Amino acid sequence: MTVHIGAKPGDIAETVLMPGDPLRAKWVAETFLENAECVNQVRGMYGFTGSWKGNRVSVHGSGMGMPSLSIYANELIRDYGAKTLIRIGSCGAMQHSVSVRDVILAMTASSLSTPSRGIFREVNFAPCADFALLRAAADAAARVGTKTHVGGIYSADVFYDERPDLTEIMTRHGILGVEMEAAELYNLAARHGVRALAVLTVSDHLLTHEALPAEDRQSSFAEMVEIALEAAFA
Ligand SMILES: O=P(O)(O)O[C@H]1O[C@H](CO)[C@@H](O)[C@H]1O
Ligand SMILES: O=c1cc[nH]c(=O)[nH]1
Repeated sequence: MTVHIGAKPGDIAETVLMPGDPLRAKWVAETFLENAECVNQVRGMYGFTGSWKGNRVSVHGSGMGMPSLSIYANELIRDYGAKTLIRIGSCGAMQHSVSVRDVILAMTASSLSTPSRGIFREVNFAPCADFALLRAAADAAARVGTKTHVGGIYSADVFYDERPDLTEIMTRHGILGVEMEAAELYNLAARHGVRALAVLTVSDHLLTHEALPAEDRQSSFAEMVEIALEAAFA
């Protein structure tokens, strides 16, 4: 057990899918995994372990924002031995070429700041995905048939952003979408020598203001989960 995760040693698989929403973790466990058991519910941050096509896998919520993800990813890696962490999240589109329900594979994650800022100080470290996972996810996405984009995303610290100029700058530099966790996940993966990828479904559009309801964000992003599972065990 750790401060934030009630699982016993060995309860967590080496491969962990990490949605922000703990109820998305429950939906993934119930929908995709066989023999899924709840291994954590401290603070309502559900974690489950089961199997997918004979492979042992866990799905654990990260909460919203990099400080929250950092707590869970640190404990999953350092205390439970997680080796492959795939964020399965929602994001807002920042390009007209990207539509709601499209999938984005985050090759890089820009940010204003991350919890690792204190370590990097003056260095502008470039957080990036594990290449083998990224390539496997792109292959899986082609098989699944979902419209998928591969490129840079932006990990923001706030959902309600008072800086429209930042959206404009990101859009002008080709950033595909905005979410709130991937940059720190990639930093932690680099620090601990493990693999990470963020597979994101577009839940809303910053340019057209289209948006999906909360229920869809919780329990309808099946293609994203399939892509993440196939990539993890490719
Ligand atoms: O749907 P999840 O995975 O939580 O991801 C996105 O949704 C939350 C904001 O609504 C943030 O966590 C953001 O990164
Ligand atoms: O962090 C997020 C997630 C979805 N949509 C956004 O605009 N931001």
